[in-house]
Amino acid sequence: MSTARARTAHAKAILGPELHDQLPNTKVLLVGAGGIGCELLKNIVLTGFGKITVLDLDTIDVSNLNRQFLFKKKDVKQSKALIAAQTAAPFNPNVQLTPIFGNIKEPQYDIPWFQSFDIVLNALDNLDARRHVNKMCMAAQVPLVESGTAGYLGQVQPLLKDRTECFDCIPKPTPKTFPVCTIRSTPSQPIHCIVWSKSYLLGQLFGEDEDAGGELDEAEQQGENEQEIATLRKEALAFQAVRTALRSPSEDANKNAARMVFEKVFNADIKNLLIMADMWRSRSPPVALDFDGIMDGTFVLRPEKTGQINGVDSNGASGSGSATPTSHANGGVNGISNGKAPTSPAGLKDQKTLTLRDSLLLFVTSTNRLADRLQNGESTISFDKDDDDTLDFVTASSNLRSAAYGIGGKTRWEVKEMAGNIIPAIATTNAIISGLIVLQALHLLRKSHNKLRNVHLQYKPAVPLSTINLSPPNPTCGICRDTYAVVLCDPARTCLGELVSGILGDDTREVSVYEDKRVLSDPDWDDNNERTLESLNVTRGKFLTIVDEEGEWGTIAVGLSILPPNHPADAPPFILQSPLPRPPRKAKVVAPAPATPPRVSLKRSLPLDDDEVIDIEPTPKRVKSNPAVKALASPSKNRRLEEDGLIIMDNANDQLQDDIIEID
Ligand SMILES: Nc1ncnc2c1ncn2[C@@H]1O[C@H](COP(=O)(O)OP(=O)(O)OP(=O)(O)O)[C@@H](O)[C@H]1O
Ligand SMILES: [Zn+2]
Repeated sequence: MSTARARTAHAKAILGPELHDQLPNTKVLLVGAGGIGCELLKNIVLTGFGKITVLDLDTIDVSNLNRQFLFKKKDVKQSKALIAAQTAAPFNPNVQLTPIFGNIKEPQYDIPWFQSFDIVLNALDNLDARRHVNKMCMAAQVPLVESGTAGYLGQVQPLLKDRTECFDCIPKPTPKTFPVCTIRSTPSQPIHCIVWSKSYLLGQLFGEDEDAGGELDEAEQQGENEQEIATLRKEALAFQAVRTALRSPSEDANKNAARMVFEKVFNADIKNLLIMADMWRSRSPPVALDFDGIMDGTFVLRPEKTGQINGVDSNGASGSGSATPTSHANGGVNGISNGKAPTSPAGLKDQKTLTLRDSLLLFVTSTNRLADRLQNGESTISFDKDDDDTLDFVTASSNLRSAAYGIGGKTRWEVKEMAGNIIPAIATTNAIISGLIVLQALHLLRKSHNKLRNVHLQYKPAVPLSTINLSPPNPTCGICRDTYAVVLCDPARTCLGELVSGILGDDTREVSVYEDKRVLSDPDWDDNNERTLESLNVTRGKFLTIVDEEGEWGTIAVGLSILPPNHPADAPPFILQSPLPRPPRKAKVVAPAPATPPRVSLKRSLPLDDDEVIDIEPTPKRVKSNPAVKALASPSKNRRLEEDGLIIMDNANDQLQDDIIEID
């Protein structure tokens, strides 16, 4: 028997003739062609899925090649989706592969587009895209298999509207957070300095220009602490000067901008902090760094003597804040050495311990490289662990800050791991998870709903796999409990008011209308009703959310799509679905039962699941708390920090358990 026929024969025996014959016409969307995506694409092509669309926004990086086996070195910088499709197509001569080099969040991937698939498989690496696909699949009523891996751990979760929990039914654990005051003025661990550098300094210098003045005016009007606002204003002005210097071509070959940044953040700012003597009563004061002294080897961070507190000599910083320079240039503090650095046995550049001077040199060169990029037209630069310039900058500036605060330094390799939050990707984990994704996808396609399971790959050699029976949707979920509808419309000709009235029909309830978090109208405010959707920036791919004012009825979420090409020009500018969406009356929410840990049944269920794993009861349902609208204490800086997984807290007493800062 030929290989191809043998493969078909096995697949037919395993799948059964019915499902086997269904697969060639099954339309699959695979989102992500990275570590899991490559394995999964190979699996679904070989299983016999016949119509596969694979979408990925990224290009191939050298660092992907160790596990994303559909790519070769010659493919670096090319679209992942395109190359993955090219490589996998010959695995099954009958497969129809459609690669898309794009972001799944783009507006053309709207509800009708999602509805054109029989099943969606996620192979993503970030929460934001996962939540987006989850919402689109709930809106389009298309089954989704969600997955993820982290080192040796992995998870597969089948999601089906109205039948199972959706990805958003249970709030995801908040990423590890740090009090902002720790990040800003009292770091005590290398990770604090890395987060400061990655999330604060890099953004301040190379990120979007924020109208700090406007925000501060607003804060002042709201009666916030005047003195603090004055300090922030001064800081904003100083940063503005540095930002301008970074964006202006310099006559000076030595590029003054890098030095300006250094003098501000590693000297002047530290001296300002040292003035606040109270702050340093119970903790070691930082040391202001001296650019020329470090360069010529005369600067000593802290003179070596006994009686040091946490590696910082209590005399190390005088009242004026400057360190005492001496001629001894190699007194190391906690892994940061002033003099010659020991290299790792392997002598790899990335694993080299940086001296203070190394860090300063790296700081100057990386700042200059980033400044050149701004001057060559890049408008903003944000952190990417695979972007050498930003990684060098974060390595150098976090090590300089660590040195100033008497904290141990980190190598470039370690910074990459910590800032990029990398838990090493393990090809075997991806392969196992991809196999499990196919099993769950087959259950969904067969509609064997009683066989669906959340599957966990865990670090327990005796029981590497466990399954959890699926829970029903959380009745308070803000995503899968909405009643979805699609409107095909021309946003340039459709007014908000007429569309909402059209959707409500003879339903005369009082409602508020939102787009994302923006209120567009409410019962006492109808100013936007005559405005077109386009003028309100409500266009294809977005959702209008219609919320019952009394909170008695469910929410209607209306996804916008475009009119069919043959829609007559003189016909109404929108087409409503029929029948109109009618949300259910909301059930009263009963107080949640206290959450108990999942119970592991050590007895194998008989007969065994066909996945041969142990069943775990679902965790008792936690009711999602009302998403309270959080007042932003200090607007967009907080927003950016929060986007980076930081939450503004009031005190600095929280202890960190480890160095991992966030896990998707
Ligand atoms: N919004 C999105 N639209 C399309 N593809 C996305 C989106 N977000 C992430 N992806 C893709 O999902 C894939 C996830 O794969 P993986 O976790 O292996 O990440 P990676 O970037 O290839 O590797 P690593 O992060 O470990 O360096 C990536 O190829 C990424 O480009
Ligand atoms: Zn849900």
